[in-house]
Amino acid sequence: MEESFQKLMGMEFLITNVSLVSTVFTVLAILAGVLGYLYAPYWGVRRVPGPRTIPFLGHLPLLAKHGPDVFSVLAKQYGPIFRFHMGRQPLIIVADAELCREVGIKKFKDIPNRSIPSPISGSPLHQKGLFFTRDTRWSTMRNTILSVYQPSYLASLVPTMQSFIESATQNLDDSSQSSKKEDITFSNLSLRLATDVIGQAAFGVNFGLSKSQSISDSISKIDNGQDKNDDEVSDFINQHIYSTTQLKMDLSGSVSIILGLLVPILQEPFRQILKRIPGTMDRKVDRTNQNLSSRLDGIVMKRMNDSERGSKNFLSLIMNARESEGVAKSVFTPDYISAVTYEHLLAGSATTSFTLSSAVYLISGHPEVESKLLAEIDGFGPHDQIPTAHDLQHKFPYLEQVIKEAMRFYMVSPLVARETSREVEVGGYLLPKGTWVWLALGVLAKDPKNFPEPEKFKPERFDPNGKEEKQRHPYAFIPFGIGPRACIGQKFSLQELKLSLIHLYRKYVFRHSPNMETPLELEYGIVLNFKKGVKLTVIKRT
Ligand code: HEM
Repeated sequence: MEESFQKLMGMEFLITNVSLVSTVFTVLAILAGVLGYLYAPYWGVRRVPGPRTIPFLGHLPLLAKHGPDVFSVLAKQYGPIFRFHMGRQPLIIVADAELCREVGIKKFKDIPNRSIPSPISGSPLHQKGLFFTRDTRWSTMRNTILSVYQPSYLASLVPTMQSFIESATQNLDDSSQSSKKEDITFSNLSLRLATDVIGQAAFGVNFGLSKSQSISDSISKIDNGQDKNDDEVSDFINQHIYSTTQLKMDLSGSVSIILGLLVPILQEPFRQILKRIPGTMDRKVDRTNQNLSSRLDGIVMKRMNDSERGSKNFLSLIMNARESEGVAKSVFTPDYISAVTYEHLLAGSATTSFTLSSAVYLISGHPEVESKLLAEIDGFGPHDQIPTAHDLQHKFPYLEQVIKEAMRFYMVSPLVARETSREVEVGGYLLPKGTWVWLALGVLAKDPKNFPEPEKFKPERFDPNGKEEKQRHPYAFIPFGIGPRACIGQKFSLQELKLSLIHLYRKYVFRHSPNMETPLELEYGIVLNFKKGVKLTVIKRT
């Protein structure tokens, strides 16, 4: 009896031990899984130098501490190529002109695509544009788009651009003549202007934001002269702006976006749940995206069925190209057409508007630059003579230097995201397939090796006959990116910027408003933005 009791006890002890051991093993396996999940992306790039990482957060606390300057700070410490962990995801940051040439041009075939940051991965509207499409689909799309960007098309846009510029700046007369000398928030004016210009050029739609009336007063015509009601257009724009500003790269986005940064595997399931819960940011973003997509699809379908769509805007041109090229037809399905057209609105408005505002802001603080610029603009000819596309390219060399220097000073798109398609060596480090390689254009633009006294605003540093320009590395200043994947809108936006500045400075000069903070505060979204806007006092030239 006692013997069998002992046996029983022994078995129970054994069973308890076995289950204890298996529990311990299960816990250890889970821990190993979590650690493996957290450290797997790090492992492949561990040899690239970088600061110590915190599990889950990576180097996000450094981003919180230094803001947009974080990459300059780290480049000083770790050199031209270093690791930065966006949550779990390591980025290989390239902060050297020659290495940018290596990634963007010499090794393009191994690094042809962009990595898709977590805020974008939930939005098909953003993914189907040129920016995030990959490999052969991207090259077919890009070739078709480039074929519509002929110099003659750009030149034909001058009168359209000019008329929007004129109506956007009409109200400035009132502000400059008022005895109280009212200040204006110039950055709002420039966003309305840039959105209208690109709206017309991309969709053939007049959003009517630049008109002297307020947005809700503005009357707009969509397509074939059909009037649409005002709310619809301003609603569309508000949604567009909302959708843009929600694409944050830091920790202020929606819950699923934050999870995407920390534990990417959880992002999609959480997004699916959260978008069904009223009041969450995920629900709002989802609704906005759905709304935008269906409106765009509506415009696209209407234009597709329109036999007389003409060829004055990007959307119609793409459709014409699609019909004449067999390959493009299978690639440019209606959802992709909506996405690239919307992408134009997104890529063309915030960037150009930011650049225009920062140029005017910088000129306002530098009277010597202003008088040299005024002399060039006045010297061109009578003030009612609208420059042609050719004039803009060749007859305003100082204006070009001013724009370049403004873009260098406040680089609107300071990071360019790329991803390796196979194992490749960059800067002496072997990077596995799938590594995120980001080019730090903003760091290059402030590197004293290429730009002595980088904190000074000196347009003359871009004088083609000057010593500084001649000595500079050819890829030290690349605000529109580099190589086959560089910006397609470069000429478009330069044309718009030059026309706008010429028109403005023919009539006015500007001074910083006393209500403006110093130094200018910036916000780090998908592109750089002003935290509180650019406020200026307008003075009419006599
Ligand atoms: C001041 C204005 C602008 C700046 C600073 C700017 C900057 C950039 C940068 C840095 C890139 C990434 C390039 C790379 O990966 O190497 C890019 C790509 C792109 N930009 Fe712009 N951009 C501007 C205006 C525009 C405009 C007006 C449009 C449309 C008309 C546009 C459409 C695009 C598109 C579609 C791409 C993706 C190209 C591809 O992946 O093939 N951008 N832009």
